[in-house]
Amino acid sequence: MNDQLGAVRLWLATAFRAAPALCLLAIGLNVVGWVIAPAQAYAVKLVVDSLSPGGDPNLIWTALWLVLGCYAAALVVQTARRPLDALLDDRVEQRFHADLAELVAGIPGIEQHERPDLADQISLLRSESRMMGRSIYALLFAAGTVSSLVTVSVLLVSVHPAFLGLLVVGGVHVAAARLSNNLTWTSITSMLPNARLVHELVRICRSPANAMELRTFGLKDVLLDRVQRQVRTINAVQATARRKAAGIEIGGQLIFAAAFLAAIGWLLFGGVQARAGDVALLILLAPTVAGAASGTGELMTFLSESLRRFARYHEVRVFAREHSWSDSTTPAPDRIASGIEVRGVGFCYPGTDREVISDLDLSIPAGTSVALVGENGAGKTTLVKLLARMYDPTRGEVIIDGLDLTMITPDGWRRQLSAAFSDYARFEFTAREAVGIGDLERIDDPAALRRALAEGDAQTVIDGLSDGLDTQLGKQFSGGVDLSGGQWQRVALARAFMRDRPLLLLLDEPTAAIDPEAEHALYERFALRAAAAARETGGITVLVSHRFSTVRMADLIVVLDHGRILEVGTHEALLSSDGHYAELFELQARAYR
Ligand SMILES: Nc1ncnc2c1ncn2[C@@H]1O[C@H](COP(=O)(O)OP(=O)(O)OP(=O)(O)O)[C@@H](O)[C@H]1O
Repeated sequence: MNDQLGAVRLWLATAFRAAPALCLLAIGLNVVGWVIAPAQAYAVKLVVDSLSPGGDPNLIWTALWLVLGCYAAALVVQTARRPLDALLDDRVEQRFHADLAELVAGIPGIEQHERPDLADQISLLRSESRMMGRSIYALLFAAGTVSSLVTVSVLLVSVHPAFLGLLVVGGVHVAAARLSNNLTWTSITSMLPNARLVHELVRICRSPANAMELRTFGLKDVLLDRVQRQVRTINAVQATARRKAAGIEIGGQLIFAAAFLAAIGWLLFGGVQARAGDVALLILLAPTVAGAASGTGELMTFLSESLRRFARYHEVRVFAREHSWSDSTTPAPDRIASGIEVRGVGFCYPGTDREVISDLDLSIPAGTSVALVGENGAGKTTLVKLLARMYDPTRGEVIIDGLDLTMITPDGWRRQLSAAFSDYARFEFTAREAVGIGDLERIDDPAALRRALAEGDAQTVIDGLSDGLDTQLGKQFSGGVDLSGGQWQRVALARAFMRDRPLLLLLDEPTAAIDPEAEHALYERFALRAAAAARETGGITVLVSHRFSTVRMADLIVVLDHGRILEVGTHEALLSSDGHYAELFELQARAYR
């Protein structure tokens, strides 16, 4: 119930925040629009009554003016409504788009990207954003339907109170419409995972990054066949639901039509004392009563659809609120005095119950560089993500100078980090921006850019571009230049070096696409920088690499295996202990000999 109320509040707030004056104007015009038709019918009744034997001839002019007035009002309403509705539609849709983007991007962690249920909700909301805009009509429709129902009821009672029963029979129509709507929605939501799969398969087929492998392995037909099978399943389920829904709705309409015909028959041939104007009024009211009844049915459908959409939106907002880490209010430190402690940390990825990190205890003294080593899937990247607080540990804690990381404001902590990852982002901006966003405050600082480019070994990449730093990167833009994998990686590295003295520098295999000599030179430069940072701020560097020539440069080496620590020590100590590290090192050294 609270959720439903929350959804209604959200709905009203979104519409009114988007365009308050337009909302009120549109509601007013709708109400007038709905009152005009029955008023016109009533005016015609007055005309007929005044012309009938015993009628009041003085009434004819008033009645005719009323007919004309209603006609003119209908014309004004009709002309003004279309552009107004379109404008309002756009405003609410745009507002919703902006709100949703802000909401999803504003969640400090990345759990929302891991949860299929939430991903379904968000992608459905995005695809329905036009309908979210349209939801404002449900409100307008509600105002119009209520005013129409009141007017029609008064007029029906003026002929005979029994005719109010026609509106009650309209209830059957409403119930049928609701039932059919529920059927349709259930079928749509049951097919959401299939729809997401289709979306993903189409994305795989379209993505330029996959183009070569798709062709090499001849995957096109297999993928398209999967898409078609999913589409067939979705269509079959939805067609069945829509057939049933249509049957139910037609049944409701037939019952209503039969009741109305019976009412006219009763008025004409039954024992009711009716004037000619009453007969004319009832006949003229037929479409309005039918419209009001079906309007109520449509309104219920419209309302429940809109409510469902906003309930979904509300759910995403509740998730965002619950994952806003708003309790983390302690400012981030501006230096590390003692170090980082990982205490009894266990971690399962969202939506899974397998611990990929277990009982991890690790002390990283201030000012040190740490290399994480281990086979694929050992948990190195996961530990890096926990240190950057992309997730909170499922068990245990990460302590920064005695302070639990979950207490520190996420934005503050992120400002003290810098990072380069193996699955680095290819920001298709200008080269200057693609590097400079590594430190937004100094994005236009030429000295900072020059230094970052030198340290990330990316100056040669920029020198090869026709417009240097002003070159647009990426094929998506006309005149945009695409880079090789290694060049993109150097840009990502330069970006990571934009921040001058990060307290924590995370380098998760950021040099996989770079040749070993260049990598070695890069790490030597970077070791000098790390040493300076260590002296000034106690900054820590965590690097993940499979190349032992790089790993051996670190002060501390941590060997991970299945999410647990196998060995910790310096390169020399680990070699002399002749354990797993020594074995791996020897294997790689032999391969290079
Ligand atoms: N987003 C995720 N959702 C669920 N499980 C995940 C996710 N990312 C990684 N895992 C699982 O967590 C485990 C550790 O993965 P992680 O990426 O930390 O390993 P890694 O040591 O960095 O491996 P690699 O050397 O291949 O990069 C793996 O078993 C992996 O399947």
